Amino acid sequence: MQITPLAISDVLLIAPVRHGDERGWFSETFRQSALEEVGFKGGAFVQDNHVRSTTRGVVRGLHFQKPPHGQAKLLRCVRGAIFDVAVDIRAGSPTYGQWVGAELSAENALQLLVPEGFAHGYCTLTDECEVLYKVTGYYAPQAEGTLRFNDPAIGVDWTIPGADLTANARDAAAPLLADLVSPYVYET
Ligand SMILES: Cc1cn([C@H]2C[C@H](O)[C@@H](COP(=O)(O)OP(=O)(O)O[C@H]3O[C@@H](C)C(=O)[C@@H](O)[C@H]3O)O2)c(=O)[nH]c1=O
Repeated sequence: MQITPLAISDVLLIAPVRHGDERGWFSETFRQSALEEVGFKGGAFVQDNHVRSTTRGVVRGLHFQKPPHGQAKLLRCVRGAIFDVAVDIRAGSPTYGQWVGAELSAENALQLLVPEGFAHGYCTLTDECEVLYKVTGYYAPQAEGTLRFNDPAIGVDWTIPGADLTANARDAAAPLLADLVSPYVYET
């Protein structure tokens, strides 16, 4: 698999190899040693999630879990396409409040590795999207934090018009970056 750092270099874009033959293809979608080789120290993945969103323009995020329940997330889209985003919320980080994103689709098979210390979210670019992801911490609803997906101070370009985006009530009313007291500190 090819692993490429994004503009915020702790966020990794992963391109697994698809070995095609007359039957179809075979692909390793997760390989712990490949992540360790590029310096990933986020720990072991302990939970897998499978999410369906029915329509284009659904936004989920921006979400994170506070320590000690932080999660790194390894995401891929196995039906349709999403635009997947990570926002740096590590206090003291030179890229605090900045975001990176990538289109993940069933067709391109790309994956995004979002480390702890980032808020994460995605919007669906097609109807009938299914997303699979692994996380390094168990779900802990009492530790959930949210940030407003359309906060101008963050300025995520979701790649489709804002008028086409819909979020649930929790996400639509999430706090702004200016009101965030981040539980994460940047470590060099
Ligand atoms: C996240 C999660 C939710 N749930 C339950 C709670 C609720 O009844 C239902 C839907 O939960 P949510 O509304 O939080 O689902 P969703 O908005 O899809 O939440 C997810 O969004 C993306 C962007 C992330 O980064 C994830 O970490 C997670 O926060 O599923 C679990 O049982 N386990 C989990 O790990």
